[in-house]
Amino acid sequence: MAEKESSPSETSLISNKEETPNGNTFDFKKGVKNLFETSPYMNKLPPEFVLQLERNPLSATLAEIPVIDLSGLNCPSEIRISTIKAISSACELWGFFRITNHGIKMSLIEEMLGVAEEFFDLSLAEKMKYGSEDVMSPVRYGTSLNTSKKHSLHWRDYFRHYGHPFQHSFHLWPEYLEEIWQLAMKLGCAISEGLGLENGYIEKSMGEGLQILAANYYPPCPEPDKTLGLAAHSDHGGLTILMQNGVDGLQIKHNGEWFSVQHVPGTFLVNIGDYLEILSNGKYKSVEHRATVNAQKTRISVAVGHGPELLSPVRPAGPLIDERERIHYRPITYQDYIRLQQSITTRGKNALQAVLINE
Ligand SMILES: O=C(O)CCC(=O)C(=O)O
Ligand SMILES: [Fe+2]
Repeated sequence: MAEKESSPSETSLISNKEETPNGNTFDFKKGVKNLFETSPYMNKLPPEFVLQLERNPLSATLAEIPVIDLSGLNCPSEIRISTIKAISSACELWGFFRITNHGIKMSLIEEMLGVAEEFFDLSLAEKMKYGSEDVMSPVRYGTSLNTSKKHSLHWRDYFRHYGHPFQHSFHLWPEYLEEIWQLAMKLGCAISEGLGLENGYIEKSMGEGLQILAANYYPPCPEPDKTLGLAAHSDHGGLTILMQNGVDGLQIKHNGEWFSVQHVPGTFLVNIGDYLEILSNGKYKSVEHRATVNAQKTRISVAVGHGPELLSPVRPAGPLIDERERIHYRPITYQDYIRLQQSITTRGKNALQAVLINE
């Protein structure tokens, strides 16, 4: 059963300014970095952030996730085939894996983390210039999940930015987005082959599609066992490529239980999102994941998602469906799917459930 993470206050009105237990008022739309910096002696979590969690999220066991050496994809056919098999089994059993020898330099990863940190260190007024409640805005700064909806708050500020194919702003970023794009295409190609689709099927649909970078900022949190940085969710795209600064906090749901995932510097974590679950007609399942916070250190993560073009329909791949195979998902445009997912503040896999065709 999915863990319930919504608190009763989810349905109650949260005004912009709230009284904290210390008698302070805070404007939650200014974000948690601002709250942390302006309340240095805060030792209790403001009640708006308290989530009803079944278990202490910090007590999860460490997951032993599959590790894929991507250099195998450039090798002679036998090694290439076994690498594709390893990717396909990681997608089927976990929806989540770590990649090594991916070809992206550590200096570029560090540069990207540095740029993300610089952004969050800008003055609030500077950051607020990018504030938007429009979930489709190509550039968006915000906090928690979706502040245009009433929900319990999450201990996170974020900055989202469309990458490919919106090349107009590429020059503002390190080459990171371009290199991650190439990596996603390589993985998409291997996944197509693993699914038995024509060579490059996924690469083609994502190749014309949308890349979204999400930089997440989780400052130290009083009472980190009572809240989350990011609620349990699956990503709306096909493939997400994730990295972080040296501070762990990611958890994934595997066989109904939450596991922590350790990050190994220089590697990336890859997860299957809803688009690939739908495209594979449920053979691969998007993985639910969430972010915990801690009392000591700021955590920064950078997730880059890859999906199809905004107006293209999301549906199971035709070549995977024969007369005997039932279609498990209703078609929907990617844009409508993103809107649907972002409007659900209890997240989990609820958006996917909404397009699932019941027996
Ligand atoms: O912070 C993390 O590790 C997870 C981030 C994430 O899941 C997202 O941005 O979609
Ligand atoms: Fe995610």
